[in-house]
Amino acid sequence: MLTIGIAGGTGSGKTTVVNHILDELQHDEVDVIYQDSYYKDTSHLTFEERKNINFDHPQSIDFELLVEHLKILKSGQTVEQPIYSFKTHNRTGQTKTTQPRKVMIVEGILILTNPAIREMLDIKIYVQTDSDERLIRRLKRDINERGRNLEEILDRYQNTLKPMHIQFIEPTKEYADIIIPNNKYNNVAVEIVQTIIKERLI
Ligand SMILES: Nc1ncnc2c1ncn2[C@@H]1O[C@H](COP(=O)(O)OP(=O)(O)O)[C@@H](O)[C@H]1O
Ligand SMILES: Nc1ccn([C@@H]2O[C@H](COP(=O)(O)O)[C@@H](O)[C@H]2O)c(=O)n1
Repeated sequence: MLTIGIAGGTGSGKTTVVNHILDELQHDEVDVIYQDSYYKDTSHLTFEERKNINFDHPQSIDFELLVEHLKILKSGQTVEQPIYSFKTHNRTGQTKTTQPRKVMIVEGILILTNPAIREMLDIKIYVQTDSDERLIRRLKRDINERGRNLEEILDRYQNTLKPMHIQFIEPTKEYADIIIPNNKYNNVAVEIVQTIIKERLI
């Protein structure tokens, strides 16, 4: 199994890059493990308490389960990837059956902060986008798709997202094998990544 990590700040375009890679491969050749699926289970908290969680800190992620699932996939077995709801800020209780594939993509803002995950990745990619561009994208996406309002997004940006990005996410760029500049759609970089993947699969 070729394991590819795709990190970068929120709104940098990670999911978009992942989707371009998926487009080029056969459906049964590739699957994705989303870091967002591994936010810790917070069913014991009220909705108000969950809203106040710092979702940009590594401690918000159940890395133990994520690492265990990657090990299981690498050993050729299937896992049940949790499904997360950004509306309730919690796992839904449902899972997505994820089978081992020739290519497994691990995507998320904090994946390169974890040494055990870095160790398991064959190719580490960091998607690099300026913070003003990321904030604009995040505003549009969170209002349209994640049920957030302007004040909520800006509060989170100033109080947790920006400081956590500087402290934890941006420094992981140094671990990347490939950095994709993504202020604009970068088809050339994505094609290079697709070519590397195809070569490794031969
Ligand atoms: N290069 C780009 N230029 C303009 N918009 C982009 C670009 N890449 C992604 N987007 C848009 O920005 C938003 C966030 O992108 P997404 O891929 O979800 O980022 P991430 O997964 O890193 O948070 C989406 O609405 C997406 O369509
Ligand atoms: N309940 C939650 C959980 C996470 N977030 C934010 O999602 C961002 C990570 O996802 P991307 O797709 O943008 O990489 C992260 O910055 C968290 O702040 C949230 O808003 N609500």
